[in-house]
Amino acid sequence: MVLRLDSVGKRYSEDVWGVEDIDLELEAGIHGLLGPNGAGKSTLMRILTTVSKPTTGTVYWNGTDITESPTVVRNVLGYLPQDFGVYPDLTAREFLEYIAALRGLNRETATARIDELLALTDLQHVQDRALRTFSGGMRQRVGIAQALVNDPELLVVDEPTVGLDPETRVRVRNLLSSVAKDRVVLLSTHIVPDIEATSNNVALLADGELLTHTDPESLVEATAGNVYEYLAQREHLDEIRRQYQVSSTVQQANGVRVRVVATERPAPDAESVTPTLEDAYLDHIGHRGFE
Ligand SMILES: Nc1ncnc2c1ncn2[C@@H]1O[C@H](COP(=O)(O)OP(=O)(O)OP(=O)(O)O)[C@@H](O)[C@H]1O
Repeated sequence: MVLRLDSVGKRYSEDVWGVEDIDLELEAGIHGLLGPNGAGKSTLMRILTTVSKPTTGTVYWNGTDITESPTVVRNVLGYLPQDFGVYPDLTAREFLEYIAALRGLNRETATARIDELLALTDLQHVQDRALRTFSGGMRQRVGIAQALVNDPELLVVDEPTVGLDPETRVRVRNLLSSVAKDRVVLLSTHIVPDIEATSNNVALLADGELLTHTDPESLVEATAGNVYEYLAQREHLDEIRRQYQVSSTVQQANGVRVRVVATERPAPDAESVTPTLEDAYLDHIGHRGFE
């Protein structure tokens, strides 16, 4: 199974392109789609889920053009949108039954599949409770369950951990990792640790352009030697932010310990440190945001 984008672009108006000239090939596994606000992630996801058509280029699912034959991808697609709305008065099971009916599953298959998904998402004990009583994390697990009802080969998940507490975030990430086998999963996010924890590959988008599509290790390697930590005075922080990509700051009694991405040693006592994916992301994208 392979999703291939060939010179895909989306033009919204005369000089506004949501994405431009994207070439990308996604095989089974989790692909993190990472980029700052306005990078083009939603635009790309709308095209891949056949909600919108590209202005230029073609998207192929296993070699078939999805603009010409959208059902080819719709039949194998699971989608968890960012603003995933539930029917508050339905119970979790009723909601999944409703989605299964929309997806054309017969009753017997639907019941078995829903039992399986309620177990997978650890929602069995609350399956008969109205969704309006669910916490954000529980609702997000219902969202993942509904996206998996048709056992999709292509799963598109938009910002699945936004607004969740750290423990629930880990749970949702683990759940995504556990369902990624034998599917193409596209995980859109601007939360770098989500990608770190789950993704085999990362596609970096900025200003509608694809900067790179590679494995996280290679991305981190490319930033090696460009990350430093040192103790700075609080009053110098604004200046440091203007000059470098600041990846973190830790307040200390005698100043602020800053971590920066820089091509040269930013201060005589700055210590070169091993980059993380967050540093690599800033290195690739950060300065573009300040242009
Ligand atoms: N319907 C639209 N009409 C006009 N311009 C649009 C439309 N949708 C998106 N854009 C523009 O296209 C660009 C990409 O937007 P998009 O929503 O795809 O980015 P994003 O990466 O999903 O951002 P975010 O993380 O904020 O959701 C932005 O410049 C945005 O203003």
